[in-house]
Amino acid sequence: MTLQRPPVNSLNLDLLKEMSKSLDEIAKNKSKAMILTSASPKVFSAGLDIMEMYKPDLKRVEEFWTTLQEVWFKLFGSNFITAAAINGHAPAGGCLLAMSCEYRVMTGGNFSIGLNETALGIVAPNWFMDTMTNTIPVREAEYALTTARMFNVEEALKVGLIDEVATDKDDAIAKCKGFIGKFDRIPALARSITKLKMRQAAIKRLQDGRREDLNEFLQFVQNPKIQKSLEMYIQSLKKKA
Ligand SMILES: CCCC/C=C\CC(=O)SCCNC(=O)CCNC(=O)[C@H](O)C(C)(C)COP(=O)(O)OP(=O)(O)OC[C@H]1O[C@@H](n2cnc3c(N)ncnc32)[C@H](O)[C@@H]1OP(=O)(O)O
Repeated sequence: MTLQRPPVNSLNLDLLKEMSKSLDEIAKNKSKAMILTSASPKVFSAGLDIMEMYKPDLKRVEEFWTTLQEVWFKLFGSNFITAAAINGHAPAGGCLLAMSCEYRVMTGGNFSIGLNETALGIVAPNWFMDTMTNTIPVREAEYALTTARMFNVEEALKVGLIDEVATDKDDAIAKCKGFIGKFDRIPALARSITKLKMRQAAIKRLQDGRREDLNEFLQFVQNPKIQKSLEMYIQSLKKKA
């Protein structure tokens, strides 16, 4: 699955809906595995589209968040094997997508990956945190989340946020295929049940608290202080250009 929403694959409602549909198709056609990557040469995904959260239409922003939750359920809780070929920056929601896969290969270069929410004055939802603690040790996750740490490729490898470094996108995809090939001699049902049991607690936590999580997000986007910070953040991104 190749993300292709220039310039930075920010996750807006339309892209999330497309991802949700594609994940359904992959599950339905009984594919063995999926590799998630990006068509951009330098950005895997810039995370959530900030414009979806800035001065939002309430009905749309509710659908936006619900669709993000659905994409996470379908990716994090998939039966099929998932790997991410991270060929560029992966901040925030981009990191969430990568961590929701079972294996991550990142191309070397001046790229960064991590959950930077606290730097924007945002508390990452529990399921973002759960996804991170499913990937790196709890102590490292707490430190990274509280400090909004963006890891460079070497740091990400050292902490286990990524599993391998690749020379380029083709190499990243080849390495993801190498991971998928490890399951050739493992019975598929035993593999998928094991994966889902390992992920069950995090999945159940969001299933049980899905409405509450949505309400928290809706309150968050309607808070004038948050709107002001989003406005300043958008300006800072634009000034950079
Ligand atoms: C309770 C709520 C919890 C959920 C909260 C947060 C989860 C999130 O995912 S919030 C999004 C966080 N993402 C970021 O902070 C990343 C911001 N972007 C960047 O750091 C850089 O764009 C990036 C390193 C990804 C790529 O750098 P460049 O290749 O140099 O691109 P530009 O910075 O020049 O960006 C091009 C263009 O895209 C716009 N942009 C970038 N990111 C976003 C985004 N997340 N949403 C919307 N738009 C984005 C940027 O403003 C530029 O726009 P123009 O100036 O109009 O071209």
